[in-house]
Amino acid sequence: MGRHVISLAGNPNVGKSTVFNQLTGLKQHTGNWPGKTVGLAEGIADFKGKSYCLVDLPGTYSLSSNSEEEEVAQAFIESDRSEATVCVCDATSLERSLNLVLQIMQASDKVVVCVNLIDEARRKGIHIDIEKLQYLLGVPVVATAARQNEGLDDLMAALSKIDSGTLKMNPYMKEALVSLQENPEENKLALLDRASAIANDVVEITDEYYNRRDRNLDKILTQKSTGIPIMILLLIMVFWLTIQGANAPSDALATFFAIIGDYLNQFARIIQMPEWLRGALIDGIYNVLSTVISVMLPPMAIFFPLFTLLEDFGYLPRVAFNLDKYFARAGACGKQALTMCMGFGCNAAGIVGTRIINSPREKLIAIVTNNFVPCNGRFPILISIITMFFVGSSVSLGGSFLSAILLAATVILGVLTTFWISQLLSKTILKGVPSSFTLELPPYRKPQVGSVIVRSIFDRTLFVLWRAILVAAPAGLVIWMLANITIGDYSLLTRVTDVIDPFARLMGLDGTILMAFILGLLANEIVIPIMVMGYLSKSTLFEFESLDQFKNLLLNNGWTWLTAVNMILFTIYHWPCSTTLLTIYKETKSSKWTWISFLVPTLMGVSVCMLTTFLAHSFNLV
Ligand SMILES: Nc1nc2c(ncn2[C@@H]2O[C@H](COP(=O)(O)OP(=O)(O)OP(=O)(O)O)[C@@H](O)[C@H]2O)c(=O)[nH]1
Ligand SMILES: [Mg+2]
Repeated sequence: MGRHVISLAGNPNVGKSTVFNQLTGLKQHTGNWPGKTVGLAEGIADFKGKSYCLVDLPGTYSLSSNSEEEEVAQAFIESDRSEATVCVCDATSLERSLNLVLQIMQASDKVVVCVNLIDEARRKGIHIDIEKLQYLLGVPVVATAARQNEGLDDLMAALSKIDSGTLKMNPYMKEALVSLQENPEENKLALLDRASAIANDVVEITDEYYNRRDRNLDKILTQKSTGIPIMILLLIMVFWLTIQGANAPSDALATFFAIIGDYLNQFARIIQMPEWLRGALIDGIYNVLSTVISVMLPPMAIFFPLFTLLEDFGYLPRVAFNLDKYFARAGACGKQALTMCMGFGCNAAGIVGTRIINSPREKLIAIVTNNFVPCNGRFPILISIITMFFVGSSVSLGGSFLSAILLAATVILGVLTTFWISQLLSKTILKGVPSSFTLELPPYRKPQVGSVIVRSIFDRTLFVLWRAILVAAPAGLVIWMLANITIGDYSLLTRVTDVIDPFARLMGLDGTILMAFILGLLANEIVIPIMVMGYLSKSTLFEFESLDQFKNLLLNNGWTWLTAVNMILFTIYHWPCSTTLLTIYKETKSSKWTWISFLVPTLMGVSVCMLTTFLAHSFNLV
């Protein structure tokens, strides 16, 4: 006999994915905001020599499918595959959770109720009588604190009764619930009534002011006068810690890779490796790889954990709350603030996240504009150009602070552009009235620093780095070949860059930079290495060991402050990378919208760069 399939359902942000991860040993993304999980995830949980297949569902408030993720959850619970359902509840707001429990009890015969976040309830002085709850519901009820791995054995023990066929519901209860269903309208109200009656019966609040601290903090973080300034300060702080912290390790890595490179070259000479092969392997693949790693790894290893800490603490929904009215004014959905934040990590992830937006029109707006916030592949470009050209390459505290401010300003420009373009879209091709929704502010939770660091390094940093490496290695080879295969007197690379050079000059860039961005369609991480290689193929040997050398290389190739400004602008305004485009196509199933998502930022970038160049030249600024 196959494994029993058990679904994990519940309201958003109650800890379903945390229960799932603890039981299966997998690493579904969890986060302190509603709507983190958007698809189905399956995993195997072992208990007393038997194994069970668990399915983590997106959060849902009801089984009447109001949005795409709710539909996914409902369809799975009602399907034949799901043999039993664990309904995960939030002990700190039991009444709302119970409403869903009752709906699930109507739809499914085998239900186990898991009252999670019991530690948080205890802390807030909320007491729940589990025995009584079990009696009133007529299904097994288990209290858990999933993050601390408390009570999960009891949960598995309750579930394992499915093997002996003794996982049952009180038949009278089932009958009563089913009879309610005859009248769907009354059913809804009747369930709400019953949930509230049960909650009143089993919940005892011993500390009336339990959430006073949260409310006070919310006031500071979300009120008009302090909300947005604090947001900007936090942004600058995160960037500053990232830039300052990444400096030394980046240099150390670059030096390390240069030394290894020397050894590799010596080794190649000793074994008399043919020159073309040595060039392709070391000057091509190895150099691009080592640049990508030394430039990207340290900032990511700092940025991701910081971001995850804020996310776990519960700050992201407050950002959404602060930006809600601006999105509404732009005719878009406030939840777009959340998908925009996810775009900071990876735009493809931001696109998948747009599933939490119910209205198709607002979802498209969020998709088309997601690319205006720079992802991790683009931060290193911004940081290095800003530091080199506008801060001076000194590695001082003040220097990195100024870099952080400029970087934050660039990001804020991206956010403002998101509003402008959202508004433009909602006035033109995506006309409509913004839907209203009430954003929920989840409680603040103390992040678990250790696990956040481990999780963000393994799940995100190494994942993103690995993807960059997969693209960088072949790209390094291709660009090396382009630079070394000559037709007549010129290399293929020079020929291609010469063709696009006049156009690039109009934008205040040059052919090599534009070429690097075009190849960067594969992944933004490779833009800088390709640009360096492109310049190198025209000049002599160079070892990328410090920003000063890098700056000299750029200056020798005719860079001015205007080139740097345009490079920064083009980094935030250009086409999404191929992974993101593919994700957009998968989400919208429309080549038209994929093209629009490609064209909107691209046209924006080309025209903005042309404008700055035109202005700078007309006023004789360069
Ligand atoms: N204190 C405490 N925090 C928990 C517990 N279980 C989960 N959390 C935290 O609650 C937050 C939400 O957890 P998730 O597992 O992502 O919740 P989810 O139900 O999968 O959320 P969605 O996928 O958005 O529906 C995370 O920050 C978890 O670390 C618990 O038992 N105690
Ligand atoms: Mg989840």
